[in-house]
Amino acid sequence: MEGSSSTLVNVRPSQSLLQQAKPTSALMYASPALGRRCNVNSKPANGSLAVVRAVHAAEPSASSKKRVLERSLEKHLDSATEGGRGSTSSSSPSLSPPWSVDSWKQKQALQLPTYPDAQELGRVLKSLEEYPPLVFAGEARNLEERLGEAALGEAFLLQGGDCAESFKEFNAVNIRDTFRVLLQMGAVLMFGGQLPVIKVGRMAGQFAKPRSEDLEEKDGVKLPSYRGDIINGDDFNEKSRYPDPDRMIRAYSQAAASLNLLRSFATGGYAAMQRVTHWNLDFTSHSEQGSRYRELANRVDEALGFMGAVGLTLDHPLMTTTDFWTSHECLLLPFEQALTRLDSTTGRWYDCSAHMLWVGERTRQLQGAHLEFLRGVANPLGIKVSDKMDPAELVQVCQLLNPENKPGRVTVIVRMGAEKLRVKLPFLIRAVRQAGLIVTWVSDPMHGNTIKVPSGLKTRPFDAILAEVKAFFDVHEEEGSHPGGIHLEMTGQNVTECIGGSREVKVDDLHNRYHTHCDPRLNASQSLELAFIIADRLRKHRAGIHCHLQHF
Ligand SMILES: O=C[C@H](O)[C@H](O)COP(=O)(O)O
Ligand SMILES: C=C(OP(=O)(O)O)C(=O)O
Repeated sequence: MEGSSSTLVNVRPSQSLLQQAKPTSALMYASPALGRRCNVNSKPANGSLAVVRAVHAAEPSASSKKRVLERSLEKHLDSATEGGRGSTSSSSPSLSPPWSVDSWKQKQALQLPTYPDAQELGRVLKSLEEYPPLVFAGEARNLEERLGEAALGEAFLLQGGDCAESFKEFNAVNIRDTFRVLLQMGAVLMFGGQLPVIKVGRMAGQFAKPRSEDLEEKDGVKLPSYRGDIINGDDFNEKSRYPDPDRMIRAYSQAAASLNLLRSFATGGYAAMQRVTHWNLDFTSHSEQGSRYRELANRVDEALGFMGAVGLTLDHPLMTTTDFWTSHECLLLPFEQALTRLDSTTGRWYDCSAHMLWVGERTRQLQGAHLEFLRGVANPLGIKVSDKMDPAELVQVCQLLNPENKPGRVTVIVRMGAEKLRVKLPFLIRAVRQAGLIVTWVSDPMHGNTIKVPSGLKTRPFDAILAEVKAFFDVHEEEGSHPGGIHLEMTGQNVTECIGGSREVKVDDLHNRYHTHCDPRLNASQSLELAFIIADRLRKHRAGIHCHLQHF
């Protein structure tokens, strides 16, 4: 179901037009941390931390945590570079060719639309350059720090949300339900895995889609493929399929409104740990997953009651709020450039359209425009990796994006299906380790498991998804590396898009509630079921590590 994009949609907007889009008005701004933890040193200490430690189980005090991290980093590098290079990659930043917010225009950019009205495009980009950033650099730095912990097995990334956010399904209920199921999954993973969970939504900006085919054919009529609501419409008519730059303004506004609601949910009381029993979704509450969740939530609730009775305070921000970050594929480069700002605190450029950005499997060419753009922005970055990725090439991509070898800067998101993963992932892990590089390994068990049923609908079998997650954990255990997280296309809605699960969706059910705009998502019950399975595996993984350490 994949392919490389042909040149039909690859023509870049004219150079002169895009030159108008230089962010000369780059907004200088301070970078206050809106996440509740500025950095590990900003955590309040003493009694309140003791409460936190009881629930978050794996959170030592700030300075000792930092020391532990530094030590394990040194150890990691020592073993990685035995007889080899030092702790930083060979491509020092000073040797890299100069970067600018529009240097990507000198490279080949796959998967970009050709806008028919160049003037209109210029006008839209100019407006976007003057709009406020959607996120702050300090928040992105906090996320990078947390992802660095996941690289070392000290935290676990839960990244999930829609395949493609849409203008049509934009409403508070959808945002709340996806956020809520992520909260539930976070609680399950944290309680079962006894690890801090880093929650990152594929939300508030996941609008642009790379496609395998440039054209879609229906009843003998061929039209340009739908490429996400930020680019064109999914109605099958000529007008709708034209790329319309004004859609970028609408996507920006929708992302801003979604972020506003997500921030309110995260910090306004909705996500308070004391509400853990309230997060069950109505339609899952009578299912097996709903009951399992209720049981777990009651146990957390009891522990909170006990802690309160002991006299430990439960009104610390760590208990009453949650950190939540946003992410999307960095695909539509003119849009991403227009949202890129110079951070006055660090003098670095940040793409302020989201906290984390990833480069897709179809646009991660070493000499391509997407990597050129991403190497210059300081956000934490993801790289999607299929079985087509060569180990030496992965090393080069990581060195290009992370010449300083900063933990948390690069997350490698592996998506290749269980069988190929068992064969290929060990070589990728070894190559990265051999080169002395720090990356966070994450499993995307969705994109290597897409099939088409006879009706033409795309689906993903839950069993295949599980098999890939299992293979991911198995390989990391065999290689002695860390399974750092999971990346999912999922929703809080009761959709019927992926087949299987304990509340089984059958092939014949698919058409009942098939609402995705591109690829099939796990529904709330399937997402929760997967979280329980991963939590179990994390628990075993940690137990394995502890047994192993006891032998020394
Ligand atoms: O989400 C990923 C891709 O955009 C998607 O899988 C492409 O789907 P296609 O193969 O139908 O173009
Ligand atoms: C396009 C995506 O994935 P990939 O690049 O891995 O195909 C995606 O996650 O939306």
